[in-house]
Amino acid sequence: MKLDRKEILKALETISVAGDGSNMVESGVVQNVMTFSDEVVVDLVLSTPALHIKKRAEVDVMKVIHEKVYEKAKVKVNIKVQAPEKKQPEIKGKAIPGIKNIIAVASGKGGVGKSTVTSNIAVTLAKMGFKVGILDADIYGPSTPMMFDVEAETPLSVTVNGKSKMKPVENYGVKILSIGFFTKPSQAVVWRGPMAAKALNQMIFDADWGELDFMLIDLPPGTGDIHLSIMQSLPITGSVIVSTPQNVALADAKKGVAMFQQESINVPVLGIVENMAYFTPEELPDNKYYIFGQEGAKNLSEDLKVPFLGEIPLVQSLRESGDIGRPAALQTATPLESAFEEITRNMVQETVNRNKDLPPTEAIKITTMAGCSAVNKK
Ligand SMILES: Nc1ncnc2c1ncn2[C@@H]1O[C@H](COP(=O)(O)OP(=O)(O)OP(=O)(O)O)[C@@H](O)[C@H]1O
Repeated sequence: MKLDRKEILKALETISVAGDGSNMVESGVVQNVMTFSDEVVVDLVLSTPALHIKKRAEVDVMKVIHEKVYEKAKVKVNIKVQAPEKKQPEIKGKAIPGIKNIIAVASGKGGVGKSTVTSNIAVTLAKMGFKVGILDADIYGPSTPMMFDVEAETPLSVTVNGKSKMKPVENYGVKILSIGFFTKPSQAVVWRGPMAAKALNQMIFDADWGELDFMLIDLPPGTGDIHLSIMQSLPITGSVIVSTPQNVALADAKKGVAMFQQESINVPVLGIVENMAYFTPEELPDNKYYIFGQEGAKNLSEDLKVPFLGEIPLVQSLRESGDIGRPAALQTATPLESAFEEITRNMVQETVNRNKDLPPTEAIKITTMAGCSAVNKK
């Protein structure tokens, strides 16, 4: 029996190396395939010397050829390890099939409402008809599971093209993976940058996200080396900075903007959101008390020449909805729903502008807002 090289390549197209987004052939891992009657020699080049990855690649290649081409084929797999060339630090990560835009939500300072804003933008995008996922990368305090009332859930394992993948948990039309699903609430986990980036890489590349228009990444607060690791491994379309109006928060928000704009990172800042812009008692919605100062984040966006996406007041019901796990923007005809709609609409518009003006990151771009009725409302 003479084996067909093309059939073998087709079979190899259905598997990938662990942690790699694209298949072995597309990613260039398969260097050569030779056939001699019922024998086949497959040459692979891996970028990692990790033994378990080498072993798994070898086993997967044999299995897929036996299953899909010829069960009695004599398969020999040669593996060469070639470290990737050290180039200038490059931020663009691997393309993620099916994910169009990845938006990192950051805040310089902790506790300013980054997760609250992320959750509410996510449900607003879903209401507008976009396919949305949240990757909760807040290694210090992952709060997305609580905000979506899915704390007790664990992502299931599903088999996609013969590979087992993590299935994101879903609620309110938003797919969610969180570092919180893998740690106990009482457990203090100390993550180092590369470790966190690796865990996040798995949550992206080894997960079955399906098609997404937007993946929002809830970053940890601050501007440390964890952020750098995350941004160096993912093709981030743009970033959104959340800040409250007082000076201590603004100083940190400024550092956040600087981090994204620095030459070695160069991720476009889509805009700034001002959270807790003023306090409004529910019973007196026209009374505004600027307890943290007035328009601090708005002024900062003007100073830094980055778009201002909008403001969210400090309201008790927003905190309560976070605690019970039902984002406030799900309510209809409320001032909060309108405020989040405005911010989300602006964020989508800035994403469209960014995708028109700048070369795409490795992710595919959105260039219209078609189908987004809320965007067209105004
Ligand atoms: N506009 C708001 N009005 C009332 N409460 C708010 C508002 N924004 C956030 N909160 C509340 O403030 C607390 C902190 O918010 P959140 O967890 O979203 O902040 P964070 O910036 O993500 O925090 P971390 O530093 O842990 O990442 C939560 O209890 C949340 O419900």
